[in-house]
Amino acid sequence: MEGKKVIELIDADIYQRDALILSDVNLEVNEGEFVYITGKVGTGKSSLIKVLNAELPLQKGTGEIAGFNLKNIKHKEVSLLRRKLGVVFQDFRLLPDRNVFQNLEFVLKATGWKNKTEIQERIDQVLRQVGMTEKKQKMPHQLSGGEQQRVVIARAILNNPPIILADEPTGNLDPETSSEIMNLFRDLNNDGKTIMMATHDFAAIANKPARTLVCAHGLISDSLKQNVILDFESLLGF
Ligand SMILES: Nc1ncnc2c1ncn2[C@@H]1O[C@H](COP(=O)(O)OP(=O)(O)OP(=O)(O)O)[C@@H](O)[C@H]1O
Repeated sequence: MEGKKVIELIDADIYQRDALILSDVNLEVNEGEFVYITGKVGTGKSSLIKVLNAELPLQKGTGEIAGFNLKNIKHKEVSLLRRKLGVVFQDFRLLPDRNVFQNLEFVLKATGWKNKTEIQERIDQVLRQVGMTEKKQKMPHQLSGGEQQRVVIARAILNNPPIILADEPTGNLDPETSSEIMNLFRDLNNDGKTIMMATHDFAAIANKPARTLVCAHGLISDSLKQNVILDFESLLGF
């Protein structure tokens, strides 16, 4: 599955407004890779994800994701790019006034799906994939955190994106639920999706070791390029 480059940053500086957060980021991710981004609080994990998602501008350096040039990306291209990216964040962000089905239907309609039967079939498919078929009619507040996160993952894969960006997807979950959610990401990765996941969940990393980027002191170390020793205790320290 691996081979084709789907994410590339060259000499990229990652900014939050005027503040330089990460310098000289050089990163290549191939199709089908699973990559963790870890590091202490405030070291830039989310900022990196946001640059890849074109939520933050790439101010210096060059970058490409899913065939889109991140430098000076136009508004119209951003919406096309977002169809190639499945995004899963910690704060679930389901629409609170719609049930599970309607949350998913909303996204499909917003991305151009019109045929009612096809919409229903696709929703059933993704809910089956995340084990939530029975909860189609539930409102978000009637679901546990883990169930909500499953729906968020279902929502992220509706349009079958090749790349999934996840920012602390297990951040609010207990260890067992977190492990179930990690298994879902593992399944998606086994299906060929490229996954980039920012996480503090060292138990999860230990369970499924994979390439790991560590953000620290304004720089990124890459376990692929150097022997990055994951010192979990030091990473946990604030
Ligand atoms: N909207 C913003 N405006 C200005 N600075 C910001 C903004 N968001 C984050 N920052 C700053 O950018 C730095 C990196 O934040 P970021 O959220 O990327 O870190 P993180 O490693 O993801 O942290 P956490 O583990 O808490 O999610 C922090 O110093 C933070 O204060």
